Amino acid sequence: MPAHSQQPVDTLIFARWIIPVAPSCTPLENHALAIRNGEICATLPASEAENIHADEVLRLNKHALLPGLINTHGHAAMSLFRGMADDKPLHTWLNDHIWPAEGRWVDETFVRDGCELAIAEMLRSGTTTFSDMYFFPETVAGVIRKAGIRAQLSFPIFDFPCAWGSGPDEYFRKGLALRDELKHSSLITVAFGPHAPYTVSDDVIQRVATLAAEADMAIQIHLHETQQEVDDALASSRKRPIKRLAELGLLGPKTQCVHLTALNDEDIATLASFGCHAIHCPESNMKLASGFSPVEKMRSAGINVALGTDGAASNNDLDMFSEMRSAALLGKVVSGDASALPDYYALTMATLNGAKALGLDHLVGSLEVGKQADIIAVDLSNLAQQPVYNPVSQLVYTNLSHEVSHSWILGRKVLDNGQLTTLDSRDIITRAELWRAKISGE
Ligand SMILES: CSC[C@H]1O[C@@H](n2cnc3c(O)ncnc32)[C@H](O)[C@@H]1O
Ligand SMILES: [Zn+2]
Repeated sequence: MPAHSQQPVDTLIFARWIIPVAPSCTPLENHALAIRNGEICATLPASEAENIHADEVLRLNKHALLPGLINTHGHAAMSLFRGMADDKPLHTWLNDHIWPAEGRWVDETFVRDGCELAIAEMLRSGTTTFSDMYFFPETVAGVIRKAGIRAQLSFPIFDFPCAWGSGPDEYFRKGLALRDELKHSSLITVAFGPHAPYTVSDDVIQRVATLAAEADMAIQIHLHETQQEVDDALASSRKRPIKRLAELGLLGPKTQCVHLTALNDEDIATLASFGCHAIHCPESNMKLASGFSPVEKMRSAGINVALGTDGAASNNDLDMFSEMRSAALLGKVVSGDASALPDYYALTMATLNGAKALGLDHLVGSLEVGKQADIIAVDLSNLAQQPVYNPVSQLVYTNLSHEVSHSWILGRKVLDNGQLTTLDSRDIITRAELWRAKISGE
């Protein structure tokens, strides 16, 4: 007798389709999924699940169940800068708008309010795990605990001072203290977040590499975001940034490289040989006109490619459904091949590949027995989704972020019939409007 029928379960969900992602994205039609103690304990045909005792039973007959989406790169608090500096290239955007605004406004209250706004938007649109790189990560951790979302916190490292600290020594001390404090957290991991090759000097990069190896921690870095970044590095040091980081020991199987446009074949071979993860942010890359990431070439070279939105100040949303669609469409344009980046691969990038990039694939990223119950339900019954030949196609190529009805993280329901259970949307909107008025000088 299977284990699930011997003891009652906490939650039993019947769904029209279950898309497990692993071992494949092939939909299981009219199946059920059972959750016990925060874990998936069974997926089975609906007819075999009717006798299972459960504290809560949901019948989602028009819905697809899939793993929660994993947003592997962003700056959550920057949601308060959404729409503040549009239609500018990266360097103008950062140097003339964002960095001055951060210098003026970013403190713990800004980070708390901005993060609540971002997390509410992410939960509402199907994200159950995100990676953040921003100031005051201990404040972000407090909001994460309140919301019940899963996250990686990449604490910021630059050569220069910022609102969070005076320079690298203080960033390392505070970041490692946060890591010690969160060592036993079931939802949060801490990683190093050296900002970019052009803001972190060689000796600091080497310290990151050494400390991360000693503590077995991940590293996330913006890398080869634009051709200008590569050209500037060649002009000043005659080395491409990827080559420089390889020589300084920063690249390895726990290194998450964000953006990766402006790559030549040697760059791709280097990233593959070190087992680095690529984090593709198609919408931010398009909006800042940063360039195209050669996703298909990286995938063919064996590089794990995950997806991220980047911050809402350069996207301008945190919607992983639209990011999947953009990745799939752009993948075809960049490779000149309509069969490139098919729907199942875009969904895998947004789920299992994200979990692999963050070192969480033993816990989440697919609906497999024994994994933690990070699950979303999406209603496919509306007009713009008809008719449904293949639910995976609908999930990637039609916009479904507003149809996410339920979301569970570690078995806890954080979205119930479209309503957030842990955060107060109205209060979050009120505080965002107060920040807008303050920043606008009203
Ligand atoms: C280390 S804290 C994060 C830092 O990064 C800035 N930022 C946001 N988006 C980007 C991007 O696309 N490229 C480079 N830097 C970016 C953010 O404003 C913070 O200062
Ligand atoms: Zn970024």
